[in-house]
Amino acid sequence: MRILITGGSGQLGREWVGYLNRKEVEFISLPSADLDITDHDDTNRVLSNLRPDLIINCAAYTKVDQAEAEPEKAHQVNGEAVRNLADYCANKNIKLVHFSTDYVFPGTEEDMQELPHGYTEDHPTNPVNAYGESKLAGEKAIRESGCDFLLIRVSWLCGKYGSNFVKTMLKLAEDRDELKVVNDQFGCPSFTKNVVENSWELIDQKETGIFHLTSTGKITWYDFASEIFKQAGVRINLEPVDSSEFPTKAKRPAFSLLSTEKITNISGVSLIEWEEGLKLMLAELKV
Ligand SMILES: NC(=O)C1=CN([C@@H]2O[C@H](COP(=O)(O)OP(=O)(O)OC[C@H]3O[C@@H](n4cnc5c(N)ncnc54)[C@H](OP(=O)(O)O)[C@@H]3O)[C@@H](O)[C@H]2O)C=CC1
Ligand SMILES: Cc1cn([C@H]2C[C@H](O)[C@@H](COP(=O)(O)OP(=O)(O)O[C@H]3O[C@@H](C)C(=O)[C@@H](O)[C@H]3O)O2)c(=O)[nH]c1=O
Repeated sequence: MRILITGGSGQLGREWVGYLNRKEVEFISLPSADLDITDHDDTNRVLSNLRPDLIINCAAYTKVDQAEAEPEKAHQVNGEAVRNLADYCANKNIKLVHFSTDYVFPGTEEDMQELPHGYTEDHPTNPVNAYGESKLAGEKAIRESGCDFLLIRVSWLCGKYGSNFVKTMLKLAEDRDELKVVNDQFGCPSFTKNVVENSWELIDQKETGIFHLTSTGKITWYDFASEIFKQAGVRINLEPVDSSEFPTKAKRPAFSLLSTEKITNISGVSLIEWEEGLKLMLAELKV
């Protein structure tokens, strides 16, 4: 199988590179510097030369706050470029593996009450910020293209590479004695190592369609921060606050828990509890 990884220099892309190297699976990974997926002509030229039979798209615009100021840029990467990749896959009859986000959901108070186990794959979407809108545009493009696809929604993604909430908390704690973290946004982290292992299982079993892939549990960002500092042995005055006390450019959904019931029924898939995922991640970081 000729596998192409786009966005190979990102948090998830690098995890894929490490995983496939360890598995001794042949692949080509293109970092953003070598392939800009918003340049459709160049992308199509590269694809025609490489002739992959599986594309794993890890390229994305992920700056949630900045997307409010440059929604077109987010849309170009997360929407239009994904349409180009999906059209190519449809034409060549090859599979596209793509990652999306919990932020495609609105996270209303009503949903929080009615969905104790989180949003299912087929629940109506309605993002509350520009990043979520752009990711939803990518999802729609994939479905409209008619290609064979695996669309894997992850949430609060963290791993040893790149930047993420765990690393941000540990970094901030180096310079501060106290931190305020929101305690009214509920969800659950996905850990890159587990995401890649389970995504590979889905690929291997020729699964198609949308899957939610997170660790297990339901927490707030404050709960997450508390556990990060507990496990890392960092002493800090951590204050739980409402979102109104931590204003951000982009609104975040108050509830973005993803139901993992569907993926749990796939044999070979193994989800971890969020505390365990964090423990493994900190061990990898040698914290
Ligand atoms: N991070 C998170 O918390 C979450 C992420 N996701 C989704 O998971 C996937 C992986 O995210 P993650 O690895 O964390 O994101 P990162 O931001 O770490 O990586 C994204 C990569 O895409 C690259 N990229 C950006 N624009 C382009 C472009 N035009 N052409 C080619 N490459 C480009 C970036 O390169 P450069 O750095 O040079 O810009 C970067 O290497 C994404 O689809 C994201 O939406 C879903 C939920 C949570
Ligand atoms: C740094 C910091 C953040 N926060 C809040 C802001 C926000 O509501 C929440 C998380 O902050 P971040 O900015 O790190 O995370 P955010 O950029 O919202 O993370 C999102 O990224 C995109 C790419 C996704 O797809 C989502 O699944 C999600 O992971 O914590 C605090 O309350 N205190 C703090 O000191």
